[in-house]
Amino acid sequence: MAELHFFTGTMDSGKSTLALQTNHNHAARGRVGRIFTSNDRAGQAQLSSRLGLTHDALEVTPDFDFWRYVVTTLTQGGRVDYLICDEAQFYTRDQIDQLAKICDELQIDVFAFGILTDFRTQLFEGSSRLIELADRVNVLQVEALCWCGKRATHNARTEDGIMVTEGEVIVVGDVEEQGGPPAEVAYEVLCRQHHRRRLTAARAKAVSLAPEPLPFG
Ligand SMILES: Nc1ncnc2c1ncn2[C@@H]1O[C@H](COP(=O)(O)OP(=O)(O)O)[C@@H](O)[C@H]1O
Ligand SMILES: Cc1cn([C@H]2C[C@H](O)[C@@H](COP(=O)(O)O)O2)c(=O)[nH]c1=O
Repeated sequence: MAELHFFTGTMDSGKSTLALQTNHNHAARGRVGRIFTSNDRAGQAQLSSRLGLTHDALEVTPDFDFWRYVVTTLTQGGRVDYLICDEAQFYTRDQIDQLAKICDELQIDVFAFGILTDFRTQLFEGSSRLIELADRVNVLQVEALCWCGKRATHNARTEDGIMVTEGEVIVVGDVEEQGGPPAEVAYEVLCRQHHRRRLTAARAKAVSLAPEPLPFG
């Protein structure tokens, strides 16, 4: 029986790497797949991992119809055994419904990868529907860490180094190198407590370096 798998984790937890490894392992056994992504940092129609691997992919735009694409491919004599779907948080609810239908009606395995929540801690549309429909939800084993050493569970967005909680939901970007100059828009993974307190690594450092206040007015 084909299954709809959802692999999730914070940014920088190895999802795209696992997507490429999954594709490699299935292709190595002669299975034929298709790779999809949406708004990858490396550009349109690319699936890229921070470990340096990149693969051509089909770009998923909001009007893309997975069901139509797969049925057309099959009726034209093409073969499709599995789908790799990266950055699935950006897919629409309808597109996730199409993936479930492909799995059930055409017996094609679907491996979807994406972050759960946005910089405001709210579920992305695609991820929320995947949680509702997936046969298996897997949390990535490699844990990204907050600056305090705890497991990172949330994705923070910074603008010029300051954490923000308002703005456009989709802004393509990367986690920032520690110690480098602040980027216009960047992301940082944090534990819930530090996300709640808006305490990024830079702010924690600034606070710890601040002189102790004098004990009198
Ligand atoms: N220089 C490196 N050496 C070893 N591992 C690395 C290096 N750079 C990145 N990684 C690994 O790659 C992971 C990020 O992989 P990636 O697939 O791009 O993540 P995601 O798709 O979840 O954002 C990091 O958590 C880390 O484990
Ligand atoms: C939290 C958050 C993230 N994004 C973007 C930033 C990146 O381009 C991707 C996540 O990619 P990764 O492979 O998991 O590192 O999503 C966004 O647009 N909005 C957000 O709130």
